[in-house]
Amino acid sequence: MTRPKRWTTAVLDVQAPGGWAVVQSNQGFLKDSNGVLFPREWLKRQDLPLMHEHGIGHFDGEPVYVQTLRDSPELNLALDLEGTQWQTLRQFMLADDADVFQMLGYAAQISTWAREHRFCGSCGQPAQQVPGERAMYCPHCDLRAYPRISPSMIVLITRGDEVLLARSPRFVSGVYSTLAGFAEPGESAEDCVRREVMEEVQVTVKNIQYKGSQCWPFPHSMMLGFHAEYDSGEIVPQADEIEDAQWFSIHDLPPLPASRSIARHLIDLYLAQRSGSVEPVLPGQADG
Ligand SMILES: NC(=O)c1ccc[n+]([C@@H]2O[C@H](COP(=O)([O-])OP(=O)(O)OC[C@H]3O[C@@H](n4cnc5c(N)ncnc54)[C@H](O)[C@@H]3O)[C@@H](O)[C@H]2O)c1
Ligand SMILES: [Mg+2]
Ligand SMILES: [Zn+2]
Repeated sequence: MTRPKRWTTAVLDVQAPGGWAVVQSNQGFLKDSNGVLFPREWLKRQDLPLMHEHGIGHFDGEPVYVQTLRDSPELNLALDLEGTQWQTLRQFMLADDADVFQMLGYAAQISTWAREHRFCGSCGQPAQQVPGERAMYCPHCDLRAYPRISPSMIVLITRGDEVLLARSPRFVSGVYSTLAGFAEPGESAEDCVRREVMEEVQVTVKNIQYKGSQCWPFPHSMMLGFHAEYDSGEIVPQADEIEDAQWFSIHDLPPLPASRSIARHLIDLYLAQRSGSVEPVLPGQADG
């Protein structure tokens, strides 16, 4: 059964009054006991060090803006707003409801892109928001910069009852995950799978199958998820990038990534297939 979507994106006019805003700084998003949406007119009266504002969509039918604050000592002022605190996007992913995380993930991506495109990359002149379009525009060279999305592959490699999992030095202690990496210009997603797997563990794979995708707003990845079968080679972890990589029995797995990640989904999907149980569905994949 499909549930109505609580969050939908839209380009809203920043000159229009009213509505709600989420507030982002380098410390995360502001929240209080009512959540992350603050009345926009009330925020304007708080005199926060605003860098920019973008109208990003509707939550439960109400207009939502993102307000991005400058890094400054004044930022602690926000903590003087009674009962508020900062929470990182990762904490929202782990703790809060999926609709709120979807909204904040989008807000974070728009805010990051807008902050990094205040000036034209071609001529260096100030860029401006385009009414009705999600673009930063340079009137001098008629150049539009659109939100940045970075395609990345992620792959679960299997060999019968074994799965190849690895640790990056960036991971939470003890956690092993599937291999991942950014696509380079000139390659297909499947080329990217083969290249990254070779670079990170020096094995070859076969029967590469696409399994689904996920927006990963840390800071702007589009994860393309695959399953592949082991073909040949011994594991040799890539220096600096891969702390450890091993074959694990599906009956004796290490700590795994968070359940909302496509990494975890690819593993859970394979476990379900091996045991003949119901296959999990990744959020955003179901029809309707
Ligand atoms: N959702 C999930 O389940 C999940 C799981 C694992 C990784 N990921 C994400 O996958 C992405 C790629 O994984 P990785 O970090 O192993 O990548 P990677 O193996 O390509 O290695 C990272 C390196 O790629 C380079 N890089 C950084 N940003 C880039 C970009 N936009 N385009 C090209 N190269 C870039 C840098 O040199 C960086 O050190 C990351 O965003 C990571 O957070 C998501
Ligand atoms: Mg990688
Ligand atoms: Zn320009």
